[in-house]
Amino acid sequence: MPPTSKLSRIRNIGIIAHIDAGKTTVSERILYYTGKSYKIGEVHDGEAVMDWMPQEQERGITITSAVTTCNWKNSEIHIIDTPGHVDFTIEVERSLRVLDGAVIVFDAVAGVEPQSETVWHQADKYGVPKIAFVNKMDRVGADFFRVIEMMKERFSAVPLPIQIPWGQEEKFQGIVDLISEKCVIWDDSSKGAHYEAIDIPGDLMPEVELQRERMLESVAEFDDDIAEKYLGGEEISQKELHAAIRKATLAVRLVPVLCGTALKNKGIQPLLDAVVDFLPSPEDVPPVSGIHPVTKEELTRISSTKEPLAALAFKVMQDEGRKLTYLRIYSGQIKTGEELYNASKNRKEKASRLLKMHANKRERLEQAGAGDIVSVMGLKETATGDTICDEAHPILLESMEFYEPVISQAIEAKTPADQEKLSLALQKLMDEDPTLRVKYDDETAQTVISGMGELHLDVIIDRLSREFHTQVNVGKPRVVYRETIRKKVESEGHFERELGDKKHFGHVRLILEPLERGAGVETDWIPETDALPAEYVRATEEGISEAVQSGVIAGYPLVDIRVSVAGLTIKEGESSPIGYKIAAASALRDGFNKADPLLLEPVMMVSVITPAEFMGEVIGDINARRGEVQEITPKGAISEIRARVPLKALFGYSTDLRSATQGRAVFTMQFFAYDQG
Ligand SMILES: Nc1nc2c(ncn2[C@@H]2O[C@H](COP(=O)(O)OP(=O)(O)OP(=O)(O)O)[C@@H](O)[C@H]2O)c(=O)[nH]1
Repeated sequence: MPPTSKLSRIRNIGIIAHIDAGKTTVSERILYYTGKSYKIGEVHDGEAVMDWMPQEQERGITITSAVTTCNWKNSEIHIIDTPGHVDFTIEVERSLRVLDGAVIVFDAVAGVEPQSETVWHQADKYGVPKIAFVNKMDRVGADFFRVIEMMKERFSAVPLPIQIPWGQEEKFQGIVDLISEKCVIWDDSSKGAHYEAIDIPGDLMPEVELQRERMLESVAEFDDDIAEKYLGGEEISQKELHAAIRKATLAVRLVPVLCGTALKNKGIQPLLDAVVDFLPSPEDVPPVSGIHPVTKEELTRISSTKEPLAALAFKVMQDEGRKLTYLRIYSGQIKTGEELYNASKNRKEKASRLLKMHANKRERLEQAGAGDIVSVMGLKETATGDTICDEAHPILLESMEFYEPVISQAIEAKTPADQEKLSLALQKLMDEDPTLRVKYDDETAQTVISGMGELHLDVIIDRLSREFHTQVNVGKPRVVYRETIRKKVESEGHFERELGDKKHFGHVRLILEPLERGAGVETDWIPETDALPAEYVRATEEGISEAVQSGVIAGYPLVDIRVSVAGLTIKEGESSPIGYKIAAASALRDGFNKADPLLLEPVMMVSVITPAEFMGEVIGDINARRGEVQEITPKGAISEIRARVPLKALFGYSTDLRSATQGRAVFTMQFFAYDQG
């Protein structure tokens, strides 16, 4: 099914997986076979092309998404390499938001691991069609069909093996393509660049026939034409099968499953074929939606260069001191040197240079259009999540969801020279990373950074030193708390002061009520605000909002609370906005103190995979950390334990778990909720 129009030949895909499943190795091989990199970089040698940040090479993990473009069979594939570590979940979400399709990589031995489950569900949340690649078929313990069974248990979409392995573990020699009914084998001497399709050996036939029948049955369930032919015993052509599988994949009903070993150079080219055959082009995805920035009218844009421009800035990064903004263009076109409009900031920006990024080199473009992912230089004000569009036809695309930080750490410049560089460096890091927060603590004269986890902050501190040559002393990581109340109260705030010959009066009455966990903050007005002077209403809201942010008990933001304004007292000639702002903040603080306040701490959902013999130790240890076991799932010789554990009790957990289980258990964690400790 050769694609025709330019747009239909574009694939914007992400490669997502559990840590260590082999995403980077798979991406490397893709770049090699599509001719973009001339040497295969091995992750274990610290040479991979995609993992270009020094920390990534040292740690052997992928931290930042790098977008890279390659060509395969007349199609242009833009790949975003996404991180597997849970501290960088935001990066995965950020990429999913702008992708049209995903390849999910599984380890043939470990199967469906907690993080692959999370990313699968994240992809479902954004309705992203997927194909699965069962990697590491060469490893001892590899079992393709067990991974398929695990997928069936965990996910609602039906996994559809369109290949089966020819041999497993050290006997893995290639794949059987169930659609073309051919075996594919690779030539080791060319590092797998050469491969050929051969006839299926006779001894494999019974298994191949059985698996092909199963594949046809699954496809028939989603496609009436195929069902009719299948039931009538008619021949189904490859073309018809491709079309039916494509349709069911795009509808997120079926997930084609392929297999191979990236490290041993087998299985990558058919994976690229499947990306082109089964994953959507920008034309196949629904129009992007947004609102008019002023009238708030709902708007959509179809993927076409003829429509007005709409693009989302999904990533901002510093590159040799210059700011690069990655844009997903949904509609319209951008030309080099053109003036663009940032609808989120209501600012004009100039695209001084347009670039198509490869993992470690770049190609200059004169223009880019709908469906493209490009990087732009010259957008000074644009931050992650902003919409870039045509000023005459403005649109605000739905912004991305960001997570609240859970860990903070005090940092202090080592020398006065470092102090000078620190705030600028932190500002640049914040432009890139919306999950990083920075606050200056007046009392201790320290800067406090907060983020998604210990590793996140470690990487930030490391980058300060390496990229910004700013050395800092660091304090201990601390969890970030929230404050809330347990009782409904009424309170009032009164302010009266004379400044020069002007009086500043304000009087605000509030009602504070506790809300359920996770509800956030709600503000209500009991009197009609139309009947009150708008500037006093605004000032009252500002006062409430500032007090909510700066906290009452220990300076942490307030959550799960409803603040209702019961009334403002107005004194002609004396009332002033400052008066209401200060009165509102003091009413809130006063009420909060009377409302039985308490601190909430971040609680994480921890998932531990452990061999059965260490179950007792692992559970005992979770209990000792004030954790609550939610679920235990046996998976053969191993078990998965899911538990809610306060983050504070998890410092040093990875070292403790390793020593308690001789390094055989692994864990991942994710923010679950703010709750009572
Ligand atoms: N035996 C075997 N090992 C593999 C295969 N593919 C990758 N590996 C190894 O598995 C390890 C992890 O591979 P990566 O490609 O770094 O995995 P990743 O998923 O990108 O990991 P992060 O970037 O840290 O999330 C490396 O040591 C690879 O050499 C494979 O097909 N077979």
